[in-house]
Amino acid sequence: MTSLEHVTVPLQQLDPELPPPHYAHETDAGADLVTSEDFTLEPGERRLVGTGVAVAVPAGWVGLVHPRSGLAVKHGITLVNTPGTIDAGYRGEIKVCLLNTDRSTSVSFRRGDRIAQLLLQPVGRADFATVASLEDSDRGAGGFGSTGV
Ligand SMILES: O=c1ccn([C@H]2C[C@H](O)[C@@H](COP(=O)(O)OP(=O)(O)OP(=O)(O)O)O2)c(=O)[nH]1
Ligand SMILES: [Mg+2]
Repeated sequence: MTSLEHVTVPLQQLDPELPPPHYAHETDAGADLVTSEDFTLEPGERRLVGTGVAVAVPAGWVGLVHPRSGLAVKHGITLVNTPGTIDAGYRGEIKVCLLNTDRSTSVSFRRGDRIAQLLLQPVGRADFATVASLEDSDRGAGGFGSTGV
């Protein structure tokens, strides 16, 4: 079995009574993030929610905040900006912009409930090189369903 790439991520618990990000299973990609507050989202409502943690993502990596599929399927909860980007230089609290997409039912959360998940991924940095025209390719400018539905 291939082993997972590990990276040390310094973590500050801004709200020490809350559990730190936690991987539910050994090989999960995402570590669950919790809400630091109780709140209710009315149908169509969005809210920026604190998670009680701050991290120092190492240079060359990015933190990505993804929705949880269970909340999506059962309650219509997603993130407005999915996935959220946690830059390597960011030292503030990780916050999650939740959205209730359900048209008729409100959803309540209690402090400590899992609301999203944090993934760590390596990233490259583009050195943009301006050119007059781009090299031809098989796809060319085709996109947005050009290969059929
Ligand atoms: O879901 C998110 C998205 C972002 N952030 C924090 C970390 C990130 O490094 C910073 C800026 O995010 P982004 O670049 O996506 O937002 P922006 O609107 O471009 O703000 P800025 O002008 O500060 O870059 O906000 C979060 O805590 N949660
Ligand atoms: Mg930005």
